[in-house]
Amino acid sequence: MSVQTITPELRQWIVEQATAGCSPDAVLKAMLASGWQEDVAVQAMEETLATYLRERGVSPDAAVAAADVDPRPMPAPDLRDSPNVLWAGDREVSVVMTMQEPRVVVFGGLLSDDECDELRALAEPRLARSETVRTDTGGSEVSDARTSEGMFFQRAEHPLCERIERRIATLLRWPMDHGEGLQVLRYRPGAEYKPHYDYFDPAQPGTPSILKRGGQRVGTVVMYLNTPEQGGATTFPDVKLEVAPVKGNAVFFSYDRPHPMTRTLHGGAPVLRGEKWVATKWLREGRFD
Ligand SMILES: O=C(O)CCC(=O)C(=O)O
Ligand SMILES: [Fe+2]
Repeated sequence: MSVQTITPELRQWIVEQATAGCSPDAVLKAMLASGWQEDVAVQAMEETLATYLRERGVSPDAAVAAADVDPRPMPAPDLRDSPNVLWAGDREVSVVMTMQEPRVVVFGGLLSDDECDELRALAEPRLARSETVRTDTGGSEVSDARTSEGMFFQRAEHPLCERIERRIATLLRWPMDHGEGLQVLRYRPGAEYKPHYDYFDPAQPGTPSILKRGGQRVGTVVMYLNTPEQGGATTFPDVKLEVAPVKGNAVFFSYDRPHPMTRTLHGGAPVLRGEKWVATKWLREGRFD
C-alpha cells in the first residue's frame, strides 16, 4: 500500500468543509470515499482543525465545549491532578507510568499478594490450552500465537472476582457490567502471546455476532499474578514499550476505535525462566450480559 501524505491542498479542503458547516463525520466519510486511508484521514482532520483553531486563539477544549460534542466516553483513571496514588474504593493503587499515545497506564499494587495467590489457586484446576476468538467465524480455536493455558471466570463468579471487578470499575470509572469476566493465563517457560490487538477486527465476518453482546472492547487490564524469574514482559512493539511483569501490578491500555492507529498492538514476550501468571480484564463499550 502506498503511503499517503497530508498536503496543503488537503488541509485547505478540510478547513473549507468545516467552515461550511459539514460535520467531522461527514468530512471523514467523504475522504474515505475518495480513497484516503482512515488513519491518514483522521490524522489530517485532527491536525488541520487543531492548527486552524490555535491560529485563531481558540483552545481545542473550548472548541469541543462550544460545539457541544461529547468525546466518546472511555475507561480511564482520574489523573487530572497528577496523583501518584489513587483510591480504588477499597485499596490504594499507585501510578507507576503513564503514556498518552497509545493510552497506557501502569498501576502498582492493584492486587495484594494474597489476592494474586488466591486467584491463581481458584483458576489452576480449570486451566486448559488457551483458545483465541476467531473473528472469521465467531468461534474459538487453539492457536500457535498463544502458547499459554487459560480459563475464564463468569463475572462475579467468586467474591474475589467481584472485589477485583469492583476495584477496576472504580479505578477506571467504567461500569462493572461493561466488562467481561476475568481471564487467567499461565505461561510456562517458552510460552508467549504474539503481538495482537484486543479489539475485534471489524473486517472479519464473525465480528458482528461477537459485538451483539456488549459491543467492542475498548480497554484491557492485564494483572500480574506472580513475578516470573526472567522474561514475560508485556510488549507494545509500535512504541517499543515493555512493561515488566511484577506481582500485584497491572498494565491498562485503551483503544477508542478498533483500528491499528490506536497503536495498541501488544503481546506477552516469551517467558525465559519460571512461570508467568496473569489475569486479564476486558472492558466493553456497552453492557456485557
Ligand atoms: O500476557 C501478557 O502480558 C499479555 C496478555 C494479553 O495480551 C491478553 O490477555 O490479551
Ligand atoms: Fe491482549
